[in-house]
Amino acid sequence: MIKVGIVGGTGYTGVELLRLLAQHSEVEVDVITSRSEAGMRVDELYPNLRGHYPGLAYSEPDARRLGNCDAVFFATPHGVAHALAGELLEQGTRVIDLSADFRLQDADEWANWYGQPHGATELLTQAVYGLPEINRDAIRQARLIAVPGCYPTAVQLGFIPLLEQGLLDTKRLIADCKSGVTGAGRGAKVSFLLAEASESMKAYGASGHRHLPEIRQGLDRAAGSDVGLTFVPHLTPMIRGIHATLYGHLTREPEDLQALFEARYRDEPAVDVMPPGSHPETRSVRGTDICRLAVHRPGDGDTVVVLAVIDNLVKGASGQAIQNLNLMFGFDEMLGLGAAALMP
Ligand SMILES: NC(=O)C1=CN([C@@H]2O[C@H](COP(=O)(O)OP(=O)(O)OC[C@H]3O[C@@H](n4cnc5c(N)ncnc54)[C@H](OP(=O)(O)O)[C@@H]3O)[C@@H](O)[C@H]2O)C=CC1
Ligand SMILES: CC(=O)N[C@@H](CCC(=O)OP(=O)(O)O)C(=O)O
Repeated sequence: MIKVGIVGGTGYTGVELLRLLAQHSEVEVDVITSRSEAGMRVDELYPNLRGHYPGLAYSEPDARRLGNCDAVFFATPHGVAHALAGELLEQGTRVIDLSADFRLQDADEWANWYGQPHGATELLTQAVYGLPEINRDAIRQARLIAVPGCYPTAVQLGFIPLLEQGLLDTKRLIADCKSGVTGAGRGAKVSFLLAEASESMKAYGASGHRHLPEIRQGLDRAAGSDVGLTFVPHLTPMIRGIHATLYGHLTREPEDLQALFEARYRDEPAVDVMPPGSHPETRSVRGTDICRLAVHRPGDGDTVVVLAVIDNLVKGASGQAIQNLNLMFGFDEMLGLGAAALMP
């Protein structure tokens, strides 16, 4: 059994960590923090957890208590892990950060997109980007994990098989993505009220979204050169889910795209390549750590379309964070992550 702490335990990803870890046989949640709910029992705030964490209550973040844990998850806004991660790492605690604090290798680029100076540049060299499908060996050795963002997870998993094989015109990639409203967190904002967000759909961040540099960083690596990417996110009236429609142009005729995707992900426990002609639905991954993919060749031109769906709170955040924890501590990679999606 290992002891873990969660900083930011009242937010959507923090509570999703609790829901998933309730099924994990090797983890005990020792510390869970909230500044606004300190003293409150977790099952008073979240009745779905009744019976799973008897007596566990929120406390103020305290580096000493957190430093007694084997690992600490940060499910906090950007900048919080910058301030605390170094101290925890010095105490021998491993850090799994769900925010974007350590995702970009270039601190100046981070500062440009996140509107504040990078608060822990000295830790960047040891931060490992926690996408198991490309970084599994490094994750096993890591002490500090940057869990990928939700859109970046779906877009990278969809494009990687094609880019690794050099099959695409790397300057003309398009990612048209839709997210459910939990992607915006639990904080109250007018644009996410039921009357504002339901029965409607809109694009946002079309001229530049902070996930663009993160996605580009991952795709550059897969392609071995700088890619040109248009990324447009949309807000859709669903609670959970990311749907990514990815467009690329083939530079040569591949032998069999379906076989290529199946071979790339054959041994990947969190990726499901669907049969030819499929259209994966977000509800088919709700509550699961699975990315479902389908590859299409519409028309007779050079266009290839990849469809990717994930649950933003699971494979897009808390589930992927636990996948990383499992790898770091030598557990089965999908321990605690085996449930099938709730459908319908
Ligand atoms: N929602 C999603 O789909 C995804 C989210 N992420 C990322 O994960 C992180 C958490 O997201 P989400 O759960 O949606 O966020 P929420 O806004 O729902 O929750 C944020 C949590 O952080 C705590 N918190 C806020 N400020 C501080 C602070 N200064 N120090 C300590 N704790 C703080 C809050 O509790 P309190 O204020 O009481 O301390 C709360 O528990 C973010 O960085 C987000 O970008 C990543 C992928 C997907
Ligand atoms: C619908 C919505 O607002 N989604 C969020 C992205 C999700 C998220 O939390 O971003 P990180 O993965 O970088 O932490 C947004 O566009 O800012």
